Amino acid sequence: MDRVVGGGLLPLVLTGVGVLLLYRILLRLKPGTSVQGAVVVITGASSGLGKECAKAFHAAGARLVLCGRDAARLQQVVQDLKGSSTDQQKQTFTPCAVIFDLAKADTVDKAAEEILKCFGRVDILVNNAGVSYRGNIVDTHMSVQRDVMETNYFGTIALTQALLPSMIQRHSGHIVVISSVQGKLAIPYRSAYAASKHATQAYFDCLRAEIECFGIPVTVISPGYIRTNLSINAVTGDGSKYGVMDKTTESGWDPRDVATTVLKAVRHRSKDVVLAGLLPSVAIYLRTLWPALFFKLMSSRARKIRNQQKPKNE
Ligand SMILES: NC(=O)C1=CN([C@@H]2O[C@H](COP(=O)(O)OP(=O)(O)OC[C@H]3O[C@@H](n4cnc5c(N)ncnc54)[C@H](OP(=O)(O)O)[C@@H]3O)[C@@H](O)[C@H]2O)C=CC1
Ligand SMILES: CCCCCCCCCCCCCCCC(=O)OCC(=O)COP(=O)(O)O
Repeated sequence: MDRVVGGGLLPLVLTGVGVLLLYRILLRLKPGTSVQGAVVVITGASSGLGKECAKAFHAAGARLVLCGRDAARLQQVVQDLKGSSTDQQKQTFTPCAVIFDLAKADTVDKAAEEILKCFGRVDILVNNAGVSYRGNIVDTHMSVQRDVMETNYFGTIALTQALLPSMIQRHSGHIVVISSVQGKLAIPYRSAYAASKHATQAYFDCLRAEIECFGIPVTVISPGYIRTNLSINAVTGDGSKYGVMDKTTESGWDPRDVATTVLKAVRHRSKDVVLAGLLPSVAIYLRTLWPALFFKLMSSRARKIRNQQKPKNE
């Protein structure tokens, strides 16, 4: 009897998995909704992934509102987009730039008003801006823990909450956030960054459930390493700039490919996208299914990094 049940179950499970895979492939092949004419706000658009997202959404015909702290670099992106040649069939729009610091809580509401004035509404908010961190917890000033949280978490949610009422009123909109693989697993010497990305994941998961009834989807994107200036711009435990292009960053994903994935995720209204290689993907499952092993691996990773940093005579 057991053999009959077991023998019948395997083909059933395999067929189920096959059908599910086929369904996912078919979904990916669908073009999804168009962003032509949509008003898309991108934070951190002056560099790296944000800049590439700006190029991808501009080429797709979106009306862009680009945000960042550095007016000159942001204006340069606007000029580059204006001068870029795109598909002649597609109508493109001159982007608008709004300059503000996400870490300064009192400026975000005013910035949101300015953003809304650009094109009269916001259809898609891409929360991309962020800063990383390198340091060991015992030597890290509390002010650094707070600063990273201010930019990556509080600034991001403040802008989201400032723009949300106008979306709810129209029963239309889309909220996107660029989190990280480190929003799903915490690795040593990244406390401030990993904590800010875990908080981000939690907040936007709550938001997704709360605003689905208004027809507003929430997309959380969790990439692995991307070739940008993130490590160079990272802060250390005493608040100074790390200033190094890490090998992991240098050999990361091409930001243009990640931007294409972001655009696809928006078109398909995806809920949660992990863009990572095999090891981080396995590690995410391991953290839930076999935490003891995951913690052991992380301790050994911490030990290895500590030994590499020790002066030779110690
Ligand atoms: N690179 C990577 O390996 C990975 C990156 N990510 C995430 O991708 C996102 C983009 O980072 P990436 O392009 O890699 O890094 P970059 O350092 O190249 O870009 C960061 C952007 O964020 C903006 N920014 C930083 N702090 C603030 C602030 N206080 N207020 C407003 N804007 C700010 C910067 O603009 P400006 O300085 O002009 O103000 C800049 O445009 C981040 O959220 C990051 O966590 C996720 C996974 C991997
Ligand atoms: C039995 C098989 C075990 C296999 C599991 C091995 C565990 C491997 C650990 C993998 C850790 C991956 C960390 C990836 C981190 C990452 O991609 O972060 C993306 C970023 O946000 C980069 O920011 P950073 O400032 O850290 O450069």
